[in-house]
Amino acid sequence: MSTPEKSFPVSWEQFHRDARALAWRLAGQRAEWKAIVCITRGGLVPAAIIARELGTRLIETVCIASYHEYDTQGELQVLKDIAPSLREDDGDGILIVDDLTDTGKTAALVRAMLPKAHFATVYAKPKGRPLVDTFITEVSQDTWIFFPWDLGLSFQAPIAKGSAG
Ligand SMILES: O=P(O)(O)OC[C@H]1O[C@H](OP(=O)(O)OP(=O)(O)O)[C@H](O)[C@@H]1O
Ligand code: HPA
Ligand SMILES: [Mg+2]
Repeated sequence: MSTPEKSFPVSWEQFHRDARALAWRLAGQRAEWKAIVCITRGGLVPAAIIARELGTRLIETVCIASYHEYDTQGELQVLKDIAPSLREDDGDGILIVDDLTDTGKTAALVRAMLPKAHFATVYAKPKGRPLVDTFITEVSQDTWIFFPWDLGLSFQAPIAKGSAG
C-alpha cells in the first residue's frame, strides 16, 4: 500500500456517535442477532458499543493481524479462530463487526468463514466497501483513519506556520 496522502482523525466522541449510528442501522435490519463476532483488535471497540445498544450478550472474537508497521499491510495471520458452535448455519444471524474495511482483505477472509453472516464496519474505503453489508462513513482510499485509541493530545503548529491541519 502506498502511504496515504490524507488523514482523518477521529475523536472518542465522534467514534461513539458513528458506532451508535451503525447500531441504529443494524437494529432496523433484524430484531435480534444471535451473536457478535468482532475482528480484533479494532473491532473490539465498536462491538462493545453495538452490543450495548442491541442487547447482545454473546460476543466472540476472531483475531487477525495484518498491518504490522502502521500503514503497511503484510500477510494476514489468523491468531484465533471462531468457535465451531458459532460457525453452524454458515453464520446465519451472526453479526461481524470491525472498525473499518480498507483493502477488503480482512473482510474477505472472515466472510469466507461465515458466508451468511452480516458484516458491519463503522468506516469503509472504496476497495473494501463491496465486502461489507452496512457501514456509516466512506473515506477515500488515499486517506488514513486515525482512531482515538491511537491518538494523544499534542501541540499543533499554527496554520500560518505551515501546519496542514
Ligand atoms: O481491509 P483491510 O486492508 O484488510 O484492513 C482492515 C483491517 O486492518 C485493521 O486491522 P489490523 O490488521 O491493523 O489489526 P488491529 O485491528 O489489531 O489494529 C483494521 O482494524 C481492519 O481489521
Ligand atoms: O485507515 C486506517 N486506519 C487505521 N487502521 C487501518 N488499517 C487499515 N487501514 C487503516
Ligand atoms: Mg483490525
